[in-house]
Amino acid sequence: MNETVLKMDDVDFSFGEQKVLEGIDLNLLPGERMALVGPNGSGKSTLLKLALGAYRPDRGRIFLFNTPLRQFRDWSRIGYVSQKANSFNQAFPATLREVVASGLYGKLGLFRWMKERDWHRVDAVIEQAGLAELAHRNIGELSGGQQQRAFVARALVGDPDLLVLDEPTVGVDAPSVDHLFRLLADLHREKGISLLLVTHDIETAKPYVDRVVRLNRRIAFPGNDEKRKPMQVVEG
Ligand SMILES: Nc1ncnc2c1ncn2[C@@H]1O[C@H](COP(=O)(O)OP(=O)(O)OP(=O)(O)O)[C@@H](O)[C@H]1O
Repeated sequence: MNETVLKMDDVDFSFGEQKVLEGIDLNLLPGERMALVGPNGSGKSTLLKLALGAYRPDRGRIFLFNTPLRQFRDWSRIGYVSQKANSFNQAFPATLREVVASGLYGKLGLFRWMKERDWHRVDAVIEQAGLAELAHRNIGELSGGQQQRAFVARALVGDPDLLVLDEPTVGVDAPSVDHLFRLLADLHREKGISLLLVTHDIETAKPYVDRVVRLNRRIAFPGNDEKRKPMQVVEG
């Protein structure tokens, strides 16, 4: 089997009686950038959470990096920024640098000391996210857009192969959105990172993804054909 970053095979999922996803087949390939769009309540966030093992499907199979989800342990290969990443207690007493460093705990273990090279990595990602001047500021003092980028930096600090972002542009000012997408483009070019992105803002995201998949409980438009072009974008 060729490597797939994420594979969903005929997946169904319900919350109680409510069927939220039905017959989902999805393949995300190494280095591919996929945007998932669809109306409110169409199951986009649920699909991400299923992919990350937060819920168990009622039916079907899910693989991460060709490993069945239930056996998958290599979570440091995945960075995730949730929809509500920046709706935390704004008085939370941590600097931006500490928040970004916390993205390494999964790799290092919570009680292992950060080494100098770990802090170098933290600072490099902060720099790449355009936040160097704010590194020592409390996270709660930053703007919504800056916080969003801080959480993306935290997701990136462990050098993941897949970055999963749920609505990264909601409540974020235009320059920060712009900066975020340029950062994602750089990462893709430099490291071939794969991207799975849920967004309402398809116009902004479109130039930065290879495929747009429309979801409405089922996949309404898979966004690929037999001859997938590198920058194929499907409108509809
Ligand atoms: N924890 C939950 N318990 C019960 N129902 C839920 C839960 N989370 C989501 N739902 C329901 O599942 C459906 C899909 O929700 P989901 O959040 O995946 O949609 P979405 O496409 O991400 O929506 P939005 O664009 O509004 O964020 C909705 O009807 C929602 O109310």
